[in-house]
Amino acid sequence: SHGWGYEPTNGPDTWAADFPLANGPRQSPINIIPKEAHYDPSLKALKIRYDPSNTKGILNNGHSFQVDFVDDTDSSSQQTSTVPHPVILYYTTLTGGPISGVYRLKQFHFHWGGSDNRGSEHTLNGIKFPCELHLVHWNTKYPSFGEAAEKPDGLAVVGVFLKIGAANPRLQKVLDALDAIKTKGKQTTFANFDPKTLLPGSLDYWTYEGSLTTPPLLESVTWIVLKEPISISPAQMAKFRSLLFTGDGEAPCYMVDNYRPPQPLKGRLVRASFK
Ligand SMILES: CN[C@H]1CN(c2cccc(OC)c2)S(=O)(=O)c2sc(S(N)(=O)=O)cc21
Ligand SMILES: [Zn+2]
Repeated sequence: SHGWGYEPTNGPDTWAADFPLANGPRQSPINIIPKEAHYDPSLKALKIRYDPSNTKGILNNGHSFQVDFVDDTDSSSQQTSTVPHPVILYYTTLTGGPISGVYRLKQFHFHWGGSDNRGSEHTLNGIKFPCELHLVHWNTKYPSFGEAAEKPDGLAVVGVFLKIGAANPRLQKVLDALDAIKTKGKQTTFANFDPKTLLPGSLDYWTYEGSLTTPPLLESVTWIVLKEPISISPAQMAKFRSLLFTGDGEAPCYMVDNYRPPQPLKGRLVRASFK
């Protein structure tokens, strides 16, 4: 049986059949209309503390590629001694912004188009960017990612738009790893990468309550979409588009247009952290 994907036979318009949440009240992405966003002076600045030492690897999951981080409470990252010891942060965390508590980075990934006029999931005044970066975090008040993913305040995803411009040197290490993960299911090691280097100069953001933009489409995401895009060059975009949705031995299908279009706002408020 064919799973969900982005082709006409299994793309976003077909997902509701297996994932009824697709027509839920807080689906993502959305079209952001800055003039209709409400400036909220009570919104805090985002605090992003990434410890690059806990990058785990990079994987082609057949929908996108993702860089995974150590985010579990496995023995290697916890001391077992009975002697009291300072809490040493092995994790990379998101605090402040619209969220309360500490959210832990699980992975980051991208969505992109087959050409520069499309590819992002969120849009601005109806404008699509060629690419969008998502940094996926989960609320550490829950015992695990899986638990958090089922709660309305379980996940927080930071979205960053990418626009065509000069080559972005911060992307190069990620791009250089793509040759090793061309097909679905391939993964390779990827160490000491600080995703903070992928963020733009300004951390001004819009925020709203939404969902995962892929199945299982869980309505557990506080979205934090940064106003300032980062750059990517046409050659770097071409590298993304050289990946395959398909696995070894299958008829090759280029990994492009892996984005869900904007969903109905259904009365939700979009708040801005800036005037
Ligand atoms: C395939 N894509 C998703 C993978 N994940 C997932 C995997 C297993 C279970 C699960 O929920 C129980 C979620 S995920 O949480 O890492 C995310 S985040 C995200 S996006 N585009 O909204 O940022 C899509 C996905
Ligand atoms: Zn995503």
